[in-house]
Amino acid sequence: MKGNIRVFCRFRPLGKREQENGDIPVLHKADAFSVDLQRPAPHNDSRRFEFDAVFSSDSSQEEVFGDCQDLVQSAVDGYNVTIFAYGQTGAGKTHTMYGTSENPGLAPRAIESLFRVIRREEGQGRKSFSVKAYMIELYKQDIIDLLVEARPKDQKSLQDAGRGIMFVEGVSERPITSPEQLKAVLAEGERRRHTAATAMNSSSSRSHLLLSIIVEAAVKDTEQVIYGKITLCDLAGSERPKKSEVSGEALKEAIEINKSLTALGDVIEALSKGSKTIPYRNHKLTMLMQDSLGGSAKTLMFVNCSPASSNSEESMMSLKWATRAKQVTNDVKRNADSKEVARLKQVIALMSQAQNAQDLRA
Ligand SMILES: Nc1ncnc2c1ncn2[C@@H]1O[C@H](COP(=O)(O)OP(=O)(O)OP(=O)(O)O)[C@@H](O)[C@H]1O
Repeated sequence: MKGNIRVFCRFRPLGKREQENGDIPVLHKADAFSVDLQRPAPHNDSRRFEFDAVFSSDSSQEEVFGDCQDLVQSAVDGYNVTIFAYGQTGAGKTHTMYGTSENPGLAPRAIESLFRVIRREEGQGRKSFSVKAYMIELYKQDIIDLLVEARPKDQKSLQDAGRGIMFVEGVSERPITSPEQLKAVLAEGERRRHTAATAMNSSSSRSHLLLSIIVEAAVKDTEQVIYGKITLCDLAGSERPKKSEVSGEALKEAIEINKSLTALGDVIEALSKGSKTIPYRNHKLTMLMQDSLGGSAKTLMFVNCSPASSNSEESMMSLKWATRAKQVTNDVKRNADSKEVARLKQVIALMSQAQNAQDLRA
């Protein structure tokens, strides 16, 4: 089933510092699908951008999740689902994806919703489910497992599982039986994530964060096994180091972040132009996101923007970037195996784990 990836735009309210600096809002929601960017002098122009949904500064977390909820059902039905947030540093990506305990974002809401769907389907007696989760960050060039105590040498490598699906070798997958347990896992991973204060955001994410929730359903009548996965990806923010006033280690981080986002932009450009070769291998971020962009996953991208006049150039760039992303098509596929194939896959996975352990000991 071929279809374009969905792109939602969300812009936050003006921040305190922006208000103090005399910033005015330059983003205005025109209708449910359109946003106008009114650039101040010297441009003094207005440009309209259209998306699959537009959420303005007064949109609630609940409203935003309402438009994403169908994707939770898709994961239970055996699809790989990716929701990712892109945008300038401080634009509201982490707020959208994770939020706070008082005002939870997509991840905690998706977790609640997932278990409601699973309980309902289990109640019908035809399927039994198992859920696992892993959480990684891509910090500079390193893939770090956030569910184990960090050790400097603990970088994970990527393996190709075929069909453009990459997996993180040896990542710790936690079995999950309740929403509370999954939220605790999320909190554990968030605690270990790299963040730092910059002039643009008091708690800026310095890494790309990926939470993957794997849902396996055994269908009793047909003995089929259905695999779905929800990946929630909070990208580190694009920034102009001059403006965010970073130096030293933070400058190095910013350069690496910009490099990875450029690689992501190159993949999106190649896909939107229908190029024969897509430069997925230029960066680990694009390798990790291969199935989500031009692959078989159902993908939703948020473009988060600051509404402030002083950020209008960054907002223009993000909105143009997101407009291009709308042209990316995926060939969405459902993952289902017969019981025997599922069993063989498990045997192969166990054998390769044993081999890895042996290689490590050797
Ligand atoms: N929709 C919103 N409503 C109210 N406050 C918001 C909203 N979006 C973001 N904020 C606030 O704006 C600030 C920056 O948001 P956030 O940390 O989510 O940005 P970010 O895009 O993840 O930044 P970075 O890329 O630097 O990590 C935070 O204080 C957050 O609480």
